Amino acid sequence: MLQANGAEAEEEEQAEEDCPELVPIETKRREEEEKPGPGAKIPVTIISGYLGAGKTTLLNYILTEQHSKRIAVILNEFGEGSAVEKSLAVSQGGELYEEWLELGNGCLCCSVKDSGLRAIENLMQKKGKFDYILLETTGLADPGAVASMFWVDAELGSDIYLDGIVTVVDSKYGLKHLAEEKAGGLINEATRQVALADLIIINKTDLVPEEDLSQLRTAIRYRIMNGSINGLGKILETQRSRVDLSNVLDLHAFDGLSGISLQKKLQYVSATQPHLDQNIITVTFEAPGNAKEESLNVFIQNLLWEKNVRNKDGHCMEVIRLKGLVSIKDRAQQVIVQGVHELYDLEETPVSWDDDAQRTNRLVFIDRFRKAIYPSASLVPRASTQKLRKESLGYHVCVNV
Ligand SMILES: Nc1nc2c(ncn2[C@@H]2O[C@H](COP(=O)(O)OP(=O)(O)OP(=O)(O)O)[C@@H](O)[C@H]2O)c(=O)[nH]1
Ligand SMILES: [Zn+2]
Repeated sequence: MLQANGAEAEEEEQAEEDCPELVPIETKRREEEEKPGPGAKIPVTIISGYLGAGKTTLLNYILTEQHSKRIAVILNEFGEGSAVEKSLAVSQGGELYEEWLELGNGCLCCSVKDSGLRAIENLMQKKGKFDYILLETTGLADPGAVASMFWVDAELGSDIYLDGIVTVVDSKYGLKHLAEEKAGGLINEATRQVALADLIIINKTDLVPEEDLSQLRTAIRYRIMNGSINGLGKILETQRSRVDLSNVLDLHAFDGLSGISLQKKLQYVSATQPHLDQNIITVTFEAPGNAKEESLNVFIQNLLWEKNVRNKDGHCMEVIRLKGLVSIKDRAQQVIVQGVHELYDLEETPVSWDDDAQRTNRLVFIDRFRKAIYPSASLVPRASTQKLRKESLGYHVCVNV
């Protein structure tokens, strides 16, 4: 029997060999596409955009939407601790990614030769397990500085190539970010991000009326015409960063075909100026125990709406971005807090608190201090107030938990 089967198989093979069809080659091609050989270069897409614009939402969307690619994710988070919230936010979308890599605190582009490159090099040791890299920069990063890694480092260039830069813009706050003035006439972060983008995604269109959108569109067009040598960044509008992925992945924006060299593009926008706004700081608060939902709301509203939380010099804290993981009384699930300027949201995650472990609340603020321009209200301490101190930053805030 075995022999007979063997003979049949041989006959089939023979028949296949005789047949001048392209089938075997096609099969091979498909395999090559799915599993790039050791020599194949891996594309990297940089996802940039100001704090809270919807980068992680886009990342999540790509991870859940895209099924034919094995995607590795590199996150560059700004602020200690926020990577945890981020990883929770991303993993809510599914567990499709192959690799998870987190950079330490600090900015990827400020430590190009150190953590940034090392992270990518480490990732490349797992080459063969993924065929695409998505790199999310911090909301304050200059994507140009991150992108420059890809042509500065020749060795890296043999493994991976920069496929494109995608910038997400917040419909509600984008205009404000683009208009922000920086000391010394420097180009602000939001403008750099937009000017360098191969694709601009105007996100959160659900939050604004058409007139505002149209104003934002005009501002962006003006920036890309003036800021980028190609002036051709494509603009799309989305809700929840839902965009046809053919517009995001495999753009080959810097290939010979596109006619734009990365170096040329970067020359224009990335001056050797400091790119992180020194006035923007990150503060992390931690408090053990459970928070009462109502008290948490009061605290966040004081912070974001009343803007009456101050440092010891009496300067008001203006929050640009707030992220947190909190434990709400009588809720088994961990709750994520998301805030962008005045808007915020509490969202239950599928992750439960460990029964035995101490619950903690952690909030990460990315903010800026302004001289007091608001009425001199202050947070009214309540019975269960816990004082959280961040001595190194020279101020403390009372949180009602
Ligand atoms: N209303 C509305 N909210 C959105 C939309 N897209 C994202 N969000 C919310 O905006 C908040 C910020 O989204 P993220 O995707 O975390 O933004 P990000 O750019 O990754 O933020 P950072 O990494 O902190 O800079 C979250 O609460 C999202 O749920 C949208 O289209 N409409
Ligand atoms: Zn940097």
